[in-house]
Amino acid sequence: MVGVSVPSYGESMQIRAVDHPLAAARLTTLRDETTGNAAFRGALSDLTQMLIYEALIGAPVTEVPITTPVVATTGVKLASPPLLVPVLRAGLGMVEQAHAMVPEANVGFVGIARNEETREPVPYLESLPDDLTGQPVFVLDPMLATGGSMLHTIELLVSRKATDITAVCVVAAPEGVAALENSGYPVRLVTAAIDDGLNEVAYITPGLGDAGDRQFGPR
Ligand SMILES: O=P(O)(O)OC[C@H]1O[C@H](OP(=O)(O)OP(=O)(O)O)[C@H](O)[C@@H]1O
Ligand SMILES: O=c1cc[nH]c(=O)[nH]1
Ligand SMILES: [Mg+2]
Repeated sequence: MVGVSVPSYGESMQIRAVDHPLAAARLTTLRDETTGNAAFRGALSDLTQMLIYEALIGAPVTEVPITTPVVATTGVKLASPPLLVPVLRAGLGMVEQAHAMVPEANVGFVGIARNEETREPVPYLESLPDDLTGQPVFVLDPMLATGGSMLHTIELLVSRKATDITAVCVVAAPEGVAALENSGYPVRLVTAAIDDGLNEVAYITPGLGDAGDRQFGPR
């Protein structure tokens, strides 16, 4: 399975898919093992722009009075800009572009490294506002594999009273999608692809490899 393809998940969880030739082309660059670190970061940034655009379709806006060089009129701004939360390391490659799209957004940080033997998420950094009541949150992580890292992040957000969470991921595995759905947490998913599944070491297949290593080198 290559490109943008979303089967019929999401009966209980809202899933939005970026379905565009440019998204499919950037995703192809990310999947290609011959793509170097710099080109990988560039394609991830481009694709993040499309994912954020998709994630904000239908977002509430507030009217603002403005004056053009010609006449007074009315424009809009986001009523409630999302808190952007990149999950380090791999999510770092999404936050600059997401912030460029929503410059008025605040940014929180979560650091998690999956233990590649147990597959359990190992948290090492948490920098979030104490109270997220009424605050939409976009979690930025290119990979949703088992879903363990995303669920840990969502638990941090829910414990701070977040009730409007969007997981913004480049590639999702059906196992990770199911984990989010079964969690019952107030989360929706915006992604560019739902892939075939996980391999024997819980990497997404066909996937794109280790999204952190492909941007920054091995840890
Ligand atoms: O759904 P899961 O099974 O939890 O796997 C997904 C996680 O794995 C990757 O991070 P990784 O742990 O490799 O850390 P890194 O970003 O520092 O490379 C990825 O960016 C997710 O955070
Ligand atoms: O395929 C995968 C799974 C977990 N983390 C990654 O970076 N890639
Ligand atoms: Mg990694």
